[in-house]
Amino acid sequence: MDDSGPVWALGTMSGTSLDGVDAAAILTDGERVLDFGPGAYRAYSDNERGVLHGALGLWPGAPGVAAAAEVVQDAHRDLLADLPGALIGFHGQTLAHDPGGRGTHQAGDGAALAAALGRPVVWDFRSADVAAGGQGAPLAPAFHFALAGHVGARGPVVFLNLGGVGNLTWLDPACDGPFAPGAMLAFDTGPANAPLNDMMRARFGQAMDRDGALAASGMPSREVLHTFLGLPFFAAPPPKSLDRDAFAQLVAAVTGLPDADAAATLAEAAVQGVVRGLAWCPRPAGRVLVTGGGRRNRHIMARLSAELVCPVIPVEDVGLDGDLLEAQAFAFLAVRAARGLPLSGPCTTGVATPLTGGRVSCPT
Ligand SMILES: Nc1ncnc2c1ncn2[C@@H]1O[C@H](COP(=O)(O)OP(=O)(O)OP(=O)(O)O)[C@@H](O)[C@H]1O
Ligand SMILES: CC(=O)N[C@H]1[C@@H]2OC[C@@H](O2)[C@@H](O)[C@@H]1O[C@H](C)C(=O)O
Repeated sequence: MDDSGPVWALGTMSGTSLDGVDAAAILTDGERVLDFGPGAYRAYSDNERGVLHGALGLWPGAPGVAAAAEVVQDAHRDLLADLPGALIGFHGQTLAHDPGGRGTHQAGDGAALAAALGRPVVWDFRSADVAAGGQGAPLAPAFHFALAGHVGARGPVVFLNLGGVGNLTWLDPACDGPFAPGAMLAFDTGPANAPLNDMMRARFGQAMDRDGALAASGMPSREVLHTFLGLPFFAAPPPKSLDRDAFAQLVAAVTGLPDADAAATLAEAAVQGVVRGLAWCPRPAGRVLVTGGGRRNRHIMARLSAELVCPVIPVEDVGLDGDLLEAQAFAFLAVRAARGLPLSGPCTTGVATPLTGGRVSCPT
């Protein structure tokens, strides 16, 4: 695609919460967001989620990975078949992430998806960055920068994604592009919903602490939090990124606590990760715009508001869609990749210079 005009692109995200696949279309030239199109969601069945859960932490070639990839591809094929978009940005499902060691692994074959859908697919977004010495995540920041322009943000603003893992992007919309010096700082903040979900599933067979009701009725364990926040991850400056299960010891540490206190402790761990993360940002932000499913956790939102001096609001308050934002990001990144524009840079993944990425597979 060598045309530089706007194109309708379709992006997908199968996130670390393992709940399902989001898809969304946007009209973009890879620099600006011109319009938003339809979105859709396809939940994983319990059986499918079990296959994915069983493959977490595995690398290509290991038993179980092919079955997980098939679950991911089939779900995407079903979901995308009737959605518009000339180009598809297919993130896949992260099974393992170890940028300083074995690399990063997103299950799902984009070439097979391109053949099944008869449309070009951009995929494997993270590998080039990791191969060049970057963290391979987060990648949504370039999209956050474009969104800040789209919603007319004035002055520094933070996008905070509370998915399975948390990540934030501090950005200054006055800068000349996302990778201009001083324009952004982005990194993973710590666990967000994943430990809470895992605890709720193990103790109650429930997918989540809905609205944060259980956490709101408990008292966080100071001892567990003190140990947790003493981990080197929090003292390390950005760039930094996380595997979904990087904090398995946190879930283990709350096993002896009563239910409500365990939930309160895990919720507070997510909140304090964000609070510590914001301390790395170059200047105070005017607002924290929260996206991802965690924005629906009223307890976490209330605790963030109590801890931070600036307003903490869901992205809906500025006219965006917090359920579709990550899928939209990979539509945007697909167009950037197809046009050779950078996806990552020193201020996001820590790669030495701004770098493009992704593989483009065309239907044969
Ligand atoms: N009403 C709610 N109350 C509390 N938590 C909620 C609610 N709705 C969603 N969540 C949380 O949000 C999670 C889903 O968030 P999201 O879809 O942003 O995650 P993801 O995209 O899988 O993660 P990541 O951004 O890490 O890849 C759910 O698993 C749940 O923990
Ligand atoms: C390796 C990987 O898949 N990381 C995800 C995960 O989910 C949230 C956080 O950890 C973020 O770093 C990233 O996703 C978002 C979409 C990103 O790349 O910006």
